[in-house]
Amino acid sequence: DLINSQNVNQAALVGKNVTLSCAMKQNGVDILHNNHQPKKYNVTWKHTPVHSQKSINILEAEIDTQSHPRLVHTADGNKYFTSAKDASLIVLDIDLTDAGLYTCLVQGDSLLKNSTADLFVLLSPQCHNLIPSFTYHNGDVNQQTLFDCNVHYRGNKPPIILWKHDKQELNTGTDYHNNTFAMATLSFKPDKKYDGYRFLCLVEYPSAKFLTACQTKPPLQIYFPVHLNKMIIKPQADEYVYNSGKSINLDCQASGNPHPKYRWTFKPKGDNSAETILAMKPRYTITDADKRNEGTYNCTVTNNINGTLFIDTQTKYIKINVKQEDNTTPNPTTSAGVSPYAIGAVICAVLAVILILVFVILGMKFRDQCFLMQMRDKRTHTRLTRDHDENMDDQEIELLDESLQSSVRTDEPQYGRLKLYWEIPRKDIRLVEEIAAGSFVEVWKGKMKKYPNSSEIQKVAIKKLIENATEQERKFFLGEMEVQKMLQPHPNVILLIGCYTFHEPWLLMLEYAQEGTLYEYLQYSRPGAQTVQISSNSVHHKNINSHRLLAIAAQVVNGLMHLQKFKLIYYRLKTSNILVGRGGICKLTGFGFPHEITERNQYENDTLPVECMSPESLKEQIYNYRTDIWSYGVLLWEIIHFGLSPYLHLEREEIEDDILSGKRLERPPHCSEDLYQLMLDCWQEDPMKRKEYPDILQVLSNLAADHSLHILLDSLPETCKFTQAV
Ligand SMILES: Nc1ncnc2c1ncn2[C@@H]1O[C@H](COP(=O)(O)OP(=O)(O)OP(=O)(O)O)[C@@H](O)[C@H]1O
Ligand SMILES: [Mg+2]
Repeated sequence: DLINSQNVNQAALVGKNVTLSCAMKQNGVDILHNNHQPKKYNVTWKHTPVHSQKSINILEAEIDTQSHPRLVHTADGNKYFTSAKDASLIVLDIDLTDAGLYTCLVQGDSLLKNSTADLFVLLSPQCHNLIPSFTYHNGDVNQQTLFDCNVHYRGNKPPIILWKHDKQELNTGTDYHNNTFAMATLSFKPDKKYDGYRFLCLVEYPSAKFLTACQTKPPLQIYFPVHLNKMIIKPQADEYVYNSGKSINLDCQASGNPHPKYRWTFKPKGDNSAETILAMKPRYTITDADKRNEGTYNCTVTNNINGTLFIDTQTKYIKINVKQEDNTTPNPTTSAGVSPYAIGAVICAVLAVILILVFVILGMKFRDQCFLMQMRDKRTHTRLTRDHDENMDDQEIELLDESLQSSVRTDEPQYGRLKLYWEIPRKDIRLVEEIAAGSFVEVWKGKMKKYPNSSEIQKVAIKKLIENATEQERKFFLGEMEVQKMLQPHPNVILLIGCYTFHEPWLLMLEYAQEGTLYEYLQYSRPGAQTVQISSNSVHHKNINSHRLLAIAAQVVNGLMHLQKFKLIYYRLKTSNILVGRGGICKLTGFGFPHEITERNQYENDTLPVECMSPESLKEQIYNYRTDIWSYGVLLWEIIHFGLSPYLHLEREEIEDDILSGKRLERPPHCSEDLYQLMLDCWQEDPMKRKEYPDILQVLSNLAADHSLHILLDSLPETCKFTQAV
């Protein structure tokens, strides 16, 4: 029988092996393989190269379908093989000249078979992000981006080249040269939102339904001039007036590509000519402020686009109020040049001598035993009735922080029931170093005794209520403390160790999170980062991989589930408000009952992080665990971007508009559809439809099985990668 010839087409990259089937099917049955009768055939394979009329015999073999499948090779011993099983042709290590038609001829007792296969061979397509062209207009950059995608090929038909972004096809034409080279150019005005996106180039060979994709490298770079978004000064103070002795954090937040460079400068009060450079990074901290720190602080940010420098700048005047004692203590010498300490010492010595004399005389005069007994009893009595703690604490406060003596508060807080347990004597607490400033707290690294009267010391974080806190802020502070007291410990929630509220300043002792905030932790460990400078210590951080990112996301859900059990919600769920302890364990901090969080957000309305807020929080100031789920979706986005916040280039109003109009953040190029779906499930408009925490946890653990397919770190937007030491 002569079996109808069939075309079986293939396409392959140079260097690969291909198998060309002899397609011996009759009425859908593979006649060579499925026939149980022992049969012997002769097979001949011929090759007709592209643009050639001549065919060459490349393989001849006798095959026995009942023998064990084995490879038979003839002719060029290293290149062509046929399978004893089905007479298919295996071509090893193909190159461009292997393209063309392959014909298979099978001859048996009653069989004559002839089929052809068309082989298309190509070199891996290459994509290039060509140097963009720039024009400048009104201080803005007009950038035209150009990509090319080209392919060297051989085949009886030319390939088609397509550019795609996500599922969208982008219009381009393809140029062909000598039937061996094709190129498609894509030119467009890029939009900021495309930054870091993958533009795919697909080479399609029509008859073979063959597809290859190449991702542009480097990713699309969209340059835009630097913009100083905001300057944040913390702690907040009316008119930027601060008391001396304070630590003040100045933060400058800018956007731009290339990455902005920062410069903080300072002009002291009344001397505009003397400008000093303070720092070349986004944050500058004034520690222990004094009158010399009063003046104009300026943050200048710059970036350079193709040789053109863009600048943005902002200034703030900071006033320092010097306290009375600051004026008197520094150089205590009298006009005559004699130190008042010396005078004081002389007076004390004289008084002491007089006292001794008085005692000696009294002793001689009142030798009566009974009188002395009475005296002793009286003294003991007074000592016992005095509040021991207060006495000790006063001394301790004096020892640790002299400025606090004046503001001793006498009305005790209303936390009687547990107070005896949680309260820690002030003498057992030491404030060591101020590490951060919250809205109305100073955060200190500290030490405290582990148990009363023990010599064991533990490291703690101490939140200290600021000196001039408002009534409302006191309430928030105590509220946070009260909530912490009732909460059962959980590994993903920061642990309350104790508090001190006998006198102001009130203190809250918490488990110390040594890796800082999750934002800092992710930033230090982002791809490319190795060593970072924290204060004067060099700290090495391991780079985080995709599995770790998912584990972090899961730890946060664990903590949130624990809070939910106690009907608590989070205060501003963001990477900058989550702490990381030893071993990279996430610890939640800052939560409360919904009505408390609502009140606090209303009070601190100016600093609302709109980028992570749900539509109902924005519209109606509703905060509950379902609004936390929304924020959690944004937190996921932040985690896979190593702490970067979304919408960096948008103003607050624009972000709100986006969220309220139902727009959602787009799928990041390095995020799988499944992981993105989880984010979308958190961003359901209808709060009741949002995914619940246990379900989120389930999805995360499923994704963790093939984590590297869900967070493609190789495709991480450039802006997330490490560029310079922090
Ligand atoms: N337990 C801790 N261990 C280490 N650092 C901490 C701890 N608690 C707080 N911090 C540091 O202090 C900063 C401010 O603390 P926290 O966020 O709790 O205060 P806040 O009152 O909520 O302030 P804000 O409103 O600015 O977020 C944190 O960003 C972190 O850097
Ligand atoms: Mg905070």
